[in-house]
Amino acid sequence: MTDATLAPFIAGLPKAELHLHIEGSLEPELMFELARRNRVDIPFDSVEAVRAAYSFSNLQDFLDIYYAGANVLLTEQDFHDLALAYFRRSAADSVRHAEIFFDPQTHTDRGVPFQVVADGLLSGMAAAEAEQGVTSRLILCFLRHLDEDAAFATLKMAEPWLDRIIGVGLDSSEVGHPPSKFQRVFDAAGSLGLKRVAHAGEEGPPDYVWQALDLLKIDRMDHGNRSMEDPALVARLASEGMTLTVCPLSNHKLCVVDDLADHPLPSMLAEGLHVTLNSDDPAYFGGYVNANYQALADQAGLTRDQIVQVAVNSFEGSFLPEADKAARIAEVQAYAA
Ligand SMILES: Nc1ncnc2[nH]cnc12
Ligand SMILES: [Zn+2]
Repeated sequence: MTDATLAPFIAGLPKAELHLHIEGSLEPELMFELARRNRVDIPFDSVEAVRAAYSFSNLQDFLDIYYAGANVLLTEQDFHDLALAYFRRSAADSVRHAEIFFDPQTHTDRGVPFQVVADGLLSGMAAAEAEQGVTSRLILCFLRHLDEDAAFATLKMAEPWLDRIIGVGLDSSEVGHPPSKFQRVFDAAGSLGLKRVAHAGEEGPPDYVWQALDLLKIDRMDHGNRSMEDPALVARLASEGMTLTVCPLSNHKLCVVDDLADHPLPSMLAEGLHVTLNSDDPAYFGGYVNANYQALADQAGLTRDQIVQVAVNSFEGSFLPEADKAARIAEVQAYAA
């Protein structure tokens, strides 16, 4: 039985969120508002109909709906509103810092300039810091179902903003699009001083996780679930102290795990992996970051000490300067004492 005191404890626990696609925080209510504001047709009659459509059997099922939803985002104000809405919601979950992904190609490929996307998000992030005190960083993700040239073109487009972008990531359809396809663009990003992260081992095999480490030279791993199939890989991740951004509600909704009671996070912790908990695409998967902590407390028996460890890991694995990390970890420890 779950300890009933864990819910309020999780609610107030200071934490960072390190795996959040800003386009995946587009709630149906805002989708409708933006569709009306921008006169964009959406194939739904009501907010309830949108939510009812959110039933997925795999990653691709979800991605098809997620890219369609992003069609309502057209102006700088839209991206500002999207970001601010996410930070207000996550501040209510005691998120103190977030490193958020955006998918520029989803927008530039439909004619929305990179500048509109980046400036809109950055202004929403600045407004959220002023209003909620939540700090944030932006991570530019390349869509892996597109080719290497398109990724290079996106990196080029981003050049004027690189002082406000902390790193690059790799997302979208994993199987059939191995990390090796993006080795050169990740090398270029590294030479520009950008951090590197990649989705790996969500649906793809352990070999993709090895490639993300050895070819993309990642600083942090997104998901990484299937690493658990390969003991040598687990040992490597543990010895390097690699942070994994794990997303249980996403894993359940996308059928990466059948039952949250069998989620690998407790075993990952037991193996000494530096795991964090995150919401991925909260508007589509039914919960923000605290719902992910709570789901594993309720269904996988995550203990109070494990919850504190995960929150510490979230700051430790962030791209904040070391002094800021230490200050925020001290906040977690003071809260838990
Ligand atoms: N969970 C996920 N995996 C891959 N690409 C994504 N884009 C948004 N969410 C994603
Ligand atoms: Zn993701």
